[in-house]
Amino acid sequence: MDVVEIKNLSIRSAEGQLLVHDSSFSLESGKTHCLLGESGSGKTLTSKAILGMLPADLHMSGDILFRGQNLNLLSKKSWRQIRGKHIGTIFQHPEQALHPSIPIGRQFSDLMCSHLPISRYEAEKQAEKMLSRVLLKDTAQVMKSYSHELSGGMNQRVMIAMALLPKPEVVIADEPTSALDVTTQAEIISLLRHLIWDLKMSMLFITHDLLLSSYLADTIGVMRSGEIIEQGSTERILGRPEHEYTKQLCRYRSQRILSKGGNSPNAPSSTAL
Ligand SMILES: Nc1ncnc2c1ncn2[C@@H]1O[C@H](COP(=O)(O)OP(=O)(O)OP(=O)(O)O)[C@@H](O)[C@H]1O
Repeated sequence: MDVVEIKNLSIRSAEGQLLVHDSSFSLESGKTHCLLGESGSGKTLTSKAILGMLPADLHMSGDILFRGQNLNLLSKKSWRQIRGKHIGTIFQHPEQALHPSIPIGRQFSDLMCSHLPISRYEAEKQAEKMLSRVLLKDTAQVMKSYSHELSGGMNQRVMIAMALLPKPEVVIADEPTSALDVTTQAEIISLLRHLIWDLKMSMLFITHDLLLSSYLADTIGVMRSGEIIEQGSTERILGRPEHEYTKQLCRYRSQRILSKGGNSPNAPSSTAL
């Protein structure tokens, strides 16, 4: 069953330039869909459109359905409520989500209390449990810390915990590990994959990394110059690509794997487009 359906999404700049062109795809319950594309291909704008967070100067057309409800027809306030509770977001940089001068624990309880009828004490207890699930140690200390006191990898784990804690049905992750070193990246991606599977969530994962999408995705949409040029199951897209551009990407991936001495295609790596 589809949780989110994007129908004929187009986004234009104030000058009328078409930045995303007639995109349609869906997020199936419990599955991960990757939007894979080079820089500037329109991936982030697509995710911002789903979140109702497009810059005001851009014009959007098309439909964004969440469980059949057209989000375009909602007020900004109602869209924001769906975003916080039903659609979680993991950004590339923790500073996009974490407040620099509010302790982590307080940010968790603010978030939870704004969506659920629970006390701060209960919210903090649940937050600490979730921090253990993202494999952070000394969670009581993390709750008291400010984001600048934590490492990049720790902040990314905190952000994942914050996105998953309200148990959203959908998580949108936009290049969530591209600012991290390769080892931390691999740890966080495998943790994210496990949690999304365990909590039975759907995920839209945005990346320019072909190997990462082969590791995470059930389905892939390949974006180029604002258009989805090809989409289908991961096995089909990477095993039997039809579009010339996707074929080139796959050839490039094979060369990279060979030149690295035979990386497993199932292991996360930083092979970017
Ligand atoms: N507010 C804006 N006004 C005009 N053009 C914009 C605006 N925001 C983004 N763009 C342009 O839209 C295109 C798609 O941008 P988008 O950020 O979605 O790309 P992307 O695929 O996510 O790339 P990256 O991986 O580098 O983040 C780019 O050419 C970008 O310059």
